[in-house]
Amino acid sequence: ATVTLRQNDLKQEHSHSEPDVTSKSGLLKKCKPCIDVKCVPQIQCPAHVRMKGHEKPPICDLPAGKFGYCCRSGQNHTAGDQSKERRVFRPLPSILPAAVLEDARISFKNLMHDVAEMKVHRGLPDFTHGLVFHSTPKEDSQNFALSNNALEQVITTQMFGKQEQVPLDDFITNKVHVTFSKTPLAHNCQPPPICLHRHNYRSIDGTCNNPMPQRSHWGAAGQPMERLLPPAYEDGIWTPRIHATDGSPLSSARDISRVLFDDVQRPHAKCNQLTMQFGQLLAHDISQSASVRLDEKGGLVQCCTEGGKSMLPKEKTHFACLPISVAPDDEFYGAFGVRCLNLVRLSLVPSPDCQLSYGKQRSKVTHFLDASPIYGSHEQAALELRTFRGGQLTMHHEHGRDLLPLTDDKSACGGGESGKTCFKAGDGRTNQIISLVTLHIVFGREHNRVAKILSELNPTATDEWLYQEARRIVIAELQHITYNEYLPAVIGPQQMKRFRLVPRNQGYSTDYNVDVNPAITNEFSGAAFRMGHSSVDGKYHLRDGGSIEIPDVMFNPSRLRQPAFYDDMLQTLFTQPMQEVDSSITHGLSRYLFRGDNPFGLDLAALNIQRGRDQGLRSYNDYLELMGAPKLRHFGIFPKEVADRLSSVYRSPDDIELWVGGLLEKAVQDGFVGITFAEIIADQFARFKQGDRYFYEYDEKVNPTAFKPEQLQEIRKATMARLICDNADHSTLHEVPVAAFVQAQFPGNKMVSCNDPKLPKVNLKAWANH
Ligand code: HEM
Ligand SMILES: [Ca+2]
Repeated sequence: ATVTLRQNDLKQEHSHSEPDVTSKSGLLKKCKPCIDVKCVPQIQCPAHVRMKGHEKPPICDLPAGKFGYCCRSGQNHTAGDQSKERRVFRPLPSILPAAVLEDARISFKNLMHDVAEMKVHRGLPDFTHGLVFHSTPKEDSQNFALSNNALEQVITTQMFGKQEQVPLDDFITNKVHVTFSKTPLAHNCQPPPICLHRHNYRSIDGTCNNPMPQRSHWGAAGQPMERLLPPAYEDGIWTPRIHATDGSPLSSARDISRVLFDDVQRPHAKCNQLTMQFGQLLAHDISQSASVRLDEKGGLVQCCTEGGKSMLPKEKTHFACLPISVAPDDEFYGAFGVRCLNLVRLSLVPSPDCQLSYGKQRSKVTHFLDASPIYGSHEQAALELRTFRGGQLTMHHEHGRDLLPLTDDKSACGGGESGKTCFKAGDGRTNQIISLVTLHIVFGREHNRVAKILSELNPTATDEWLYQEARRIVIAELQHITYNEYLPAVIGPQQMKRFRLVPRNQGYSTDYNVDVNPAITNEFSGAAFRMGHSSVDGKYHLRDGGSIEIPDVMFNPSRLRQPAFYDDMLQTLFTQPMQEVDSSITHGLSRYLFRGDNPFGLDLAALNIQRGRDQGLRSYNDYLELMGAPKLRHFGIFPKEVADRLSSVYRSPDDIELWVGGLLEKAVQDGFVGITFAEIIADQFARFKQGDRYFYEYDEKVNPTAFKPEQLQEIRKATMARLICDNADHSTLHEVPVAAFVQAQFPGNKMVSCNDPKLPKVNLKAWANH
């Protein structure tokens, strides 16, 4: 029998250690409302973690019967820290000493010296892994220049820190106010873009969303990720954590993966694989990191010798290498003699405020939830996807139906043999798995469907108007489906209420907050939202009884050109159960990721763990504290089997990684992730809502292109089921489940025909006569 590694047996659910709020009579006391600020869950007031008990902000009532804080410091985890006195004896120089700059320059130049240029061949799993960070060739070369500038800044910061003996804490809490301006490292210190046209549509690259001029870059493509808590780097700046809390070396990420994450079939009782697939599309909308490259052509860095037989010798190793060591007795890789899995660190952005600081990871796509995988995150890429007639996106017409356009960009696809099909869309990862391409087609067709109806209603409208209006409607549908159908399934109704994420039935929302930065957090992209990896099933079961192994359809979507495949895949997605989000990861991801024609692939679980160290994520316990939940003190609170496995790879509960700890939690009520991931995800989607002026529920006081009340009422009818119906081929698909993320056989759900009145339509007549 397989052992469940989840905390299901735990008595102590992470009940929040709330302040004492019961009166002597045992009745709940009502808290005073906050003055001037909103009442927020503790995780949204991170500065409190470092405050002493008596400095905590006043408590207040949240929806769903929970308590929060009247938070004045907002998202800023370093707010309210006034310990400047420490430096009275030896103040820091306010300008960078020339010697530090020169030393750093030389050191940076030397970094690339003697690096072994290991060719990463097309077709190898490492090559395909590199594709996951691809956007466009132009972006790749820009990224190289920016990344180098950022790295030189980081090295300078490290040298300065050493010379001036700056305490580690001062860097991670942004207390060092030394600037790069007037140095050669300042050439990327540019003021935020100037936004002239106040009443435009949402820009393609996400700039000019926040109305305050100094914040016009918030959430734009290429901007840094934010953090919930300060980074956990060995030096506070960029050196990855390699030591456990007791000073011993951390276990290898591969060892943690193989000991803790089995491959066990545990189908979710309610959700289907469409939920998984929609999650990945969302993930690609809101986050794409970049990896450090060898050159401006995007050459890949390799940290292991040929075939992963060993790590490269230190002096030949690229500075961005963070390879994963594999034990000789590894039950899978051992047989292939593999002792090293390649991992290259994420590239950084030059310091946005032009000051010395720790490394900040770059996200290449717009942070906003704005359908950027459909439209692109860069102006040029967006233009290349349009026909410039009738507002339409370019499609590839075949067998009487539309697929995404084919691409000849070699970096969009794996193998590169001729005859292989790869599709083009707004995101570099579109071809990563065939069911992802399928959803891309759904949304691409929806755009064209909407644009066509708009053009019939408005015969004189220009291509530009039709494109922009259709885009605005599709983004709104995506947002509505996300907040109305998808998110509640993930984080449960309680979190939806506590974080004020529930869409309104009527009227406009007033949740916009000009102080909220919509940026993705490292904790979200590096751990919490990677929960989706556990929900993936290793096989697609097709309607005709056949099945496909997932590694066979990674960067290989040719099957979509078979006439019935698209409809069949959609049906597979909504009938096949999602896998539970827990400590099981399919071998399709943990052994055979991007296998191609090779006997073995990569281990995504190990990559996630190692990536967390690269991104400076703190330990799971630190995030429990941030939420106000009790920290884990010993492994004994887990079932014995779990405790034994945990203690074989971790010295103390304080060493458990965020991604690991989060997956071991039992799911929240009516959601499928544990409370820690639920809170990090809820916080992130609250940022996307409160920090996006163009969010579909806002009125014209906030959103320059707000929907009219009657238009907004129509958007509220959008459902995933209708979206699929409207964009299926109807060759084999004629019915959909009403709740499209729920298995059709689940009580309360049912299959209905696409013309059934139970599936309301967004009536575009509300957009007539413009
Ligand atoms: C269908 C199979 C999937 C495959 C093959 C896959 C593969 C990958 C790979 C290779 C990475 C980069 C790993 C690294 O080097 O750090 C990644 C990152 C990520 N994945 Fe997945 N993934 C899948 C599904 C999902 C799902 C369902 C979700 C969410 C619901 C998800 C969320 C993420 C997120 C948030 C990241 C980080 C993105 C970034 O910031 O760069 N993935 N995935
Ligand atoms: Ca986006």
